[in-house]
Amino acid sequence: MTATRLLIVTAVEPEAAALRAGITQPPPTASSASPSAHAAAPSITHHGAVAGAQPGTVSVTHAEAERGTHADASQVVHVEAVGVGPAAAAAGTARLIALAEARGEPYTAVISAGIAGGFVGRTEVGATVLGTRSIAADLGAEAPTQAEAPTQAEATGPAEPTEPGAASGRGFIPIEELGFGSSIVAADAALLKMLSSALPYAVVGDVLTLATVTGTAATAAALRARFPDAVAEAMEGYGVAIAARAAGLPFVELRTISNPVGPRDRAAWRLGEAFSALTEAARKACG
Ligand SMILES: O=C(O)c1cccc(C(=O)CC[C@H]2O[C@@H](n3cnc4c(=O)[nH]cnc43)[C@H](O)[C@@H]2O)c1
Repeated sequence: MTATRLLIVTAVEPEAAALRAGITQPPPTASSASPSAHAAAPSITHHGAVAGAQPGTVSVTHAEAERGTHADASQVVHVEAVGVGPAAAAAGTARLIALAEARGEPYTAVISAGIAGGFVGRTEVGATVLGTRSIAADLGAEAPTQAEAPTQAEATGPAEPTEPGAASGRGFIPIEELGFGSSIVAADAALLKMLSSALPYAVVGDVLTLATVTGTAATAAALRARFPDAVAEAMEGYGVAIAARAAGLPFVELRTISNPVGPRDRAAWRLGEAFSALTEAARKACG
C-alpha cells in the first residue's frame, strides 16, 4: 500500500474545523443539515480521492498524531491552521513539513485551503475554486503610471530608460521582470486532476495571493486586468506553495468563495456558505 500523508493548511481554525467536519462526519440528512455544524468530530476510518482511494485512511489532527493516538500512520490527512497572510502560511507550513519529516512520517502532498474573495463574473459567492496557479499578485515593485510619469520626473528627475516599467508606465512590475525569482507556483498536475474529478463543479483558474484584502473597485479592476485567468484572491496560497515546493511536495490550492472582490462591504460576506462549501469539498475529496 502506498503511504499517503496529506497536509491541508488553513489560515484560521474555523476553516480547519469546516474541513475536518467533511472528512470525519457522514453527509447530513435533510433533517440534520445545519450550516453552522462545523465542530471537529472524532476521527474515523475513511477513504477518498485525495487520500489515495484506499480503505484505512485516517483523519487526525497534528496534535493527535503527536500523541500517537492513531495506529495507522500510513494513510493520514492532517488539517492545520497556521495564521493569516503569506508569511504566516509559509512559516507555518514549512514548520509542519519539517516536524513531520523529523517524526519519520513525511507528508506526500500539501493543500492550501480556506475561504476567498471571488472575481465578479468569474466565480460566485459560495462557489468552490481549484487553483491552476497560486500567484503572489503584490510581489514586485510599483512604477509610475503614464499619467503619473510627468509628476514623478519633476520630483526626482527622469527615470532611467532601461529601468523595468519606466518605458511602459504600467504601475506595477512583477518580480519576474525585476530578476528576483517567480511570483507563480503552478499546481501539481496530478493532484489538480484528482481534485477536479472529485469536485467536478469547482471553478478552475488562477488564485491570487495578496497581503492586503482588495477593498476598492480600482484595485479589483487593476487585478482583473493584470490577471485575466484569476478567479479568486486570498492571502495564503503562494506562501503555502513556496513551503511545499521547497520540500519537493505536490501542491494545490482549494478555496470557497465568501465574498466578491471589490469595494469593502462586510454585509456582503457569506461565511456560512463558504464554510459549508469547504465541508462539502472535504467530504467529496477526502471523506
Ligand atoms: O475587512 C475586510 O474588508 C475583509 C474582507 C475580506 C476578507 C477579510 C479577512 O480578513 C479575511 C481574511 C482571510 O480570509 C481569506 N479571504 C477571504 N476573502 C478574501 C478576499 O476577498 N481577499 C483576500 N483574502 C480573503 C484570506 O485568505 C484570509 O485568510 C477582511
